[in-house]
Amino acid sequence: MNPKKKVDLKLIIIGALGVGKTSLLHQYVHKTFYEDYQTTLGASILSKIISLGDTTLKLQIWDTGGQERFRSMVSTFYKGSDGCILTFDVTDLESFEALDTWRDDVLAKTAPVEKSYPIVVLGNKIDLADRQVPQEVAQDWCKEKDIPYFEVSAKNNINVVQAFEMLAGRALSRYQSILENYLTDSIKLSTGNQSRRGCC
Ligand SMILES: Nc1nc2c(ncn2[C@@H]2O[C@H](COP(=O)(O)OP(=O)(O)OP(=O)(O)O)[C@@H](O)[C@H]2O)c(=O)[nH]1
Repeated sequence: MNPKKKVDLKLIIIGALGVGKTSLLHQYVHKTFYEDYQTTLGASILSKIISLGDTTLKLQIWDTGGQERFRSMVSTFYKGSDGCILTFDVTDLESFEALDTWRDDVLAKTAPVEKSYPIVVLGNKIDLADRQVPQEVAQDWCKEKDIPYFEVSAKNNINVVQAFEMLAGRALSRYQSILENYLTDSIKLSTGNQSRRGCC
């Protein structure tokens, strides 16, 4: 039997103040939900190990604070990430309208050259009645940008695992294709060097 491959991935969760980033992460990692609100200062990290096919993934997930005053500090954590969960609150229109800026920021730091950087969008707090962002509006925004969209509730644990694991799957595929390209380039380089050595 082949041993499982092991891959470490860094994921980030970003979005406006109070949209539920910490709650989503705690629901995913610890299966818990807290009603009380404690804003994240800067960033904190939680880890989770999951199995995807023949690979064991160690996810290191960076939870970032949504406060404006931490914005530029938080964006330094985007570097080296393998994928991003972009979150808004369906009862807070402003948090949805801010998605463009959050996405531009993260792409500027992570994918200036190649465009395959994986993002999923989560519309959180669908358990609440006072919704301000219709599902179709959020879906259209995501469709236009070719980003998967999930309607979620950290409180009621709706779609949370599905969303995180779709991102993990996409981040793994990207990681594997970057690795394959690197190996192919290295082989080309070393066979090229050998044939040059052999020719004269
Ligand atoms: N009803 C409901 N409340 C939620 C949900 N998710 C989060 N909350 C509440 O929203 C508040 C903010 O949640 P956090 O997870 O701290 O939000 P955050 O985005 O991490 O906040 P910052 O770190 O300040 O940016 C808390 O009171 C949570 O209990 C949800 O799915 N449904």
